[in-house]
Amino acid sequence: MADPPLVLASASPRRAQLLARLDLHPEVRPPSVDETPGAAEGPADLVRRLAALKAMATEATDDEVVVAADTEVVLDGRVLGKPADRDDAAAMLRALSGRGHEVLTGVAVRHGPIVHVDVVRTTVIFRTLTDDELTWYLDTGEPFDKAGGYGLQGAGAVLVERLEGSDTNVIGLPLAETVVLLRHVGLDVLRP
Ligand SMILES: Cc1cn([C@H]2C[C@H](O)[C@@H](COP(=O)(O)OP(=O)(O)OP(=O)(O)O)O2)c(=O)[nH]c1=O
Repeated sequence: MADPPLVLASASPRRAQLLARLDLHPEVRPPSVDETPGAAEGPADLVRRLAALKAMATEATDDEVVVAADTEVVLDGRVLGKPADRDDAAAMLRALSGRGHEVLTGVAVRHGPIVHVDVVRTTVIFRTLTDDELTWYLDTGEPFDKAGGYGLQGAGAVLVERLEGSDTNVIGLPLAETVVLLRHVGLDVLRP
């Protein structure tokens, strides 16, 4: 039997690129959802809810399988959003410098009314950044459209001393865990 067609419910090119590593080329169908956190909502609940919401908000036929995700950067329990401007990005990167923070991604896989969700957590430890390094990184322009103000997939890799956990999780889609969720809906993408 042919595999069900895959739909990626995300506008993020990074997520499509990660799936392409497994030779998966889903149709991209970005949903429009309100990503405002609830008043008392913790980061893990937030990414779980938003991933499921994105998967549910994306129209799909009964034979399609939808993948959606939400990634947040968390420092001392607080979610860092996308920096508003250069000063904000500099403040975020200073706060991240020389210590660890967490990146949480919620992943949702939907087949018809059935939704399976997982939350994956990676610890990222930054090097201590000098003022020159900080200015250099701000000048790359990379921080501005990114939660936490950096991108591990780009020049931001140079800011990181080490990672504990999944690197694909930090970039926006934990591949190993996504493969497991796809198996839950009967799609084994690692089959020879
Ligand atoms: C830490 C880190 C964050 N990011 C950022 C970019 C985004 O701001 C954030 C993920 O935001 P999301 O809201 O999860 O995704 P998105 O807005 O890019 O797309 P969609 O909602 O349609 O799925 O992660 C990286 O790209 N690389 C990294 O290493």
